[in-house]
Amino acid sequence: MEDPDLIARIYPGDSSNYDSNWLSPAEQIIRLAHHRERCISPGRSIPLPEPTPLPRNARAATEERDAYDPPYLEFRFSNGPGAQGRFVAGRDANQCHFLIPSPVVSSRHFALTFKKIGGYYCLVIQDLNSTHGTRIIYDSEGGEPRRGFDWIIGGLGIATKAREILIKLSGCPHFRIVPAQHDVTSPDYIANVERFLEKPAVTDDLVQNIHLGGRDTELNTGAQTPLHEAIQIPYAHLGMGGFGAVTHYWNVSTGEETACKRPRDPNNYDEQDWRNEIAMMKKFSHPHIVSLVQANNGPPPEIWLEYLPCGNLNDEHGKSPFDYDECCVVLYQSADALEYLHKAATAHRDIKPENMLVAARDPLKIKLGDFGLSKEGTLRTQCGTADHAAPEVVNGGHASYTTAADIWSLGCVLARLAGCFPDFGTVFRGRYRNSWPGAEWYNLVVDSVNNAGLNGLTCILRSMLVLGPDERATAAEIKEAARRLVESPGRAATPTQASYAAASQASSTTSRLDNTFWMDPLNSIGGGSSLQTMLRHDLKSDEISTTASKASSRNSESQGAAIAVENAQYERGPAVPRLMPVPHHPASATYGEMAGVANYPLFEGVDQEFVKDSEVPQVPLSDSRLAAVLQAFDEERPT
Ligand SMILES: Nc1ncnc2c1ncn2[C@@H]1O[C@H](COP(=O)(O)OP(=O)(O)OP(=O)(O)O)[C@@H](O)[C@H]1O
Repeated sequence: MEDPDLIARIYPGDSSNYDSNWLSPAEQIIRLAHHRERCISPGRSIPLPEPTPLPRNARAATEERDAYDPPYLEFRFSNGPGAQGRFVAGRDANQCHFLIPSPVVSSRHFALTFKKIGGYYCLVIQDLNSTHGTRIIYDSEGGEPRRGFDWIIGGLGIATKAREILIKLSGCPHFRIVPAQHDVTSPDYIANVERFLEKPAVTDDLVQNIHLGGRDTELNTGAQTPLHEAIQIPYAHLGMGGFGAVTHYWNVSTGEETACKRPRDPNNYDEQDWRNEIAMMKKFSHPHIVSLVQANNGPPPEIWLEYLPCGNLNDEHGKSPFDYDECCVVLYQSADALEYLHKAATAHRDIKPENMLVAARDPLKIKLGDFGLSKEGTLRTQCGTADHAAPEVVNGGHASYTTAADIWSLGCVLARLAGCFPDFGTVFRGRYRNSWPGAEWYNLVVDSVNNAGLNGLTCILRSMLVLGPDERATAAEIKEAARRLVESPGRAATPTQASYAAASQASSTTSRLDNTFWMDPLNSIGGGSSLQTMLRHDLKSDEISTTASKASSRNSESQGAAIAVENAQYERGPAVPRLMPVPHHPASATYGEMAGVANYPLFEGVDQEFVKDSEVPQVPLSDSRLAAVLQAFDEERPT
């Protein structure tokens, strides 16, 4: 149980080599009479007075080692250090609470105190500019000795999770420190720390003898100068992409957490790619783009990034699927980032869930990461990830493409989260493993989103997953549309009759066959202008319910109307949080003939196997539930 008065205990770090019959050097230090007030000795009755070190080989005489609880020193708020606000360790009995009588230890070597970091009081060890420096080892990770350096050992990050924290002073036995666990937000803890740091102690005898002052500044000539750079402790492996391996690090002095990306194979990487990624990241500063902390070109290169604790979008969605409202937020924030990039004439070129990182789930905050393929200016290279790459990218080599490629990819991401994205692996069973997908894939994607239930989100997705890049909505338009969904209380609304009609008028032929238009007019929402037209009309949930109930009363006998009501309610409510995947039914027509897209250069010279109709997966034009909803709207649609 938490002891609110306890700050830390210091144990001999070498006691495992000793037993109850012999005193280790560290134990001898802990048992010094100087520590009488702080020493607890579970195994023995009282601390011994100034023991004489025993030769190590004396252990050979011991037959069996006893289970042994070593003695320890206890540092408590109630037994505080007095006016100086820190417990001091060193060689000088007059100046130190923790006496280490060794010639290689400075008179005042290190201190145990609290420091406010990230708004919380954390327990720290400070080297007091000792001659030979101090080392703190967290579960065997630590680095070289440092002088004038701080290590967080309690309250934050790894310090609260490390199984073992050792204090190592060169040429001297080492000690294990066990900080007490406290709730750093608790008022009692804060009050205790503030008293510790400020209030002069009246009970501590040592105070009279302690010389107040800063850290020692002299460095003996000839002493090896210890290093001063930051110490980053590797904490966890975060991910492995096609190019890099990413590790989570913790800065022992600042508590800052970072993610460091290095080549998967430090002996085999494309130097230019890494330079490009670093140069790109240096240019960006946006709330929805992962920030660069520091980078070096190597070899091998390293990219230090802000750490995003929830990992990538895919992992987070796997743990707990994003609901409708969260999908709208993801869309809004990523469109915001893309608008920023595209204004700078830069394309990301690898938008996919694995490259979108989650800073927090509640409230949801995401950031775009992995700029390894991003580029400013003319874009020609076929690159990205097969199932998220835009058709014009796959058709690379024929013409340059634009930043609109990112819009397609983002549409894929959102369609995937919303459950209306075909499963590339399942559909093609490895057929495109070593090549880019063909038109059948793009048709499938467009069909899936067109056949998904109508709501504000799928309307926006239909303006993104458009084959012709010039017809796609822009990032700014998507952001604005998504903002309305995020800010509107009825985010899950379907379009109103007015917006439905507007969308019909603004139809373009870029997406699909004309003869599907009246079956599913929103299918034909082509580009940004039609999205804008649609967005001029509010997407309000109360209008859906009105429409749905009208439909219900007009067609009260019909099963279709009942489905319409159910569907509209489904679309509306937070009560059913997820979008439904598109139901496939066998009697549906296919889009295999690709009419309406035939003029698009994608289909010149690309892997032609897709054109065999027999192989084209059967995709429904529109499921019956959607048709019923549309029928309800249909009565008032202008002809
Ligand atoms: N800043 C970060 N914070 C937390 N996790 C991260 C961070 N950066 C990367 N990751 C994790 O590491 C994984 C791989 O990172 P990244 O995509 O940058 O590597 P890559 O080798 O360029 O991948 P790709 O195969 O997409 O090119 C990410 O999917 C994510 O899970």
